[in-house]
Amino acid sequence: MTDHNDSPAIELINVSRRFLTPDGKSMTALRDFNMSVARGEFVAVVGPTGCGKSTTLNLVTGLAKPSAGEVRVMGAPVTGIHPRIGFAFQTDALFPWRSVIDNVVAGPLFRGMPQEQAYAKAREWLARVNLSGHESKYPHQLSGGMRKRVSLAQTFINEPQILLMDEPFSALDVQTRALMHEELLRLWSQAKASVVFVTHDLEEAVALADKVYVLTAGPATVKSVYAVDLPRPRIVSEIRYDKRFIDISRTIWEDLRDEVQRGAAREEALVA
Ligand SMILES: Nc1ncnc2c1ncn2[C@@H]1O[C@H](COP(=O)(O)OP(=O)(O)OP(=O)(O)O)[C@@H](O)[C@H]1O
Repeated sequence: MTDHNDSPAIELINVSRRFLTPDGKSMTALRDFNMSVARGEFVAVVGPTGCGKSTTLNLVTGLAKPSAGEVRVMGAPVTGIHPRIGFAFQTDALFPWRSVIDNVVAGPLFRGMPQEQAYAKAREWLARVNLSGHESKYPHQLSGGMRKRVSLAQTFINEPQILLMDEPFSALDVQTRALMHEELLRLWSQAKASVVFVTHDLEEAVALADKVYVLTAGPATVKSVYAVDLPRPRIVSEIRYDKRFIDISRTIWEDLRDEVQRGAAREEALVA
């Protein structure tokens, strides 16, 4: 696929996305939506429930087509899933019948890497996420946090240029989540991938990202974009006590709160 090196990793330009509801009406999920993610940038997207965050990611993968506007990945219009995109969702995508290492090695083998090289690489990635010694276990024998780490190794081994993450850690307990945040930032800083991280959790967004996009209650448009100028490397578990972190979070929350209230009212109206 073409890669125009000087272009942003992801661009959504005046994108609208409409769906047909079961009773045949048209519902606008995204309207005049603009977003640009630079190479190596970590962008978080927050917004009220149901506003259109996942739809944004689906447009980047090509699973959803824009009803209007344009979506570009690495400078080229999206025609299908770009080979250098990796994913992380709330539920991990581990094969339950495969051992840990066979899960991690699946991507490289699929793309034709010789077995010996692929297994060596998988062992390396498992070491990076602190799972050496667990290679031959099966997913059901692991804790939720360990499964997530396998999942990260499974994603990063493919050396994605773009990482799309949809509430990847929301099912984890608070401590495991904190560890996963550190792990993610460490892997990201080495991989230099561009990340779009969708979350409901504003503190998570501010702690991780370079930029936070606040979306309006559906139909989603970009309400505001905040640059998070906290220095890196960040210690996510400690950053929440930093005054600058608190100030940035408070400013964004004031903006987001109105949309959350509007979103809740909109949901109530939809079910009434
Ligand atoms: N394939 C589809 N067909 C019809 N409507 C859809 C489809 N996909 C999403 N929608 C609607 O588009 C709107 C946005 O959905 P989306 O999943 O993008 O929101 P979200 O912000 O990710 O939600 P949440 O915060 O609850 O995860 C919702 O009203 C949803 O019902």
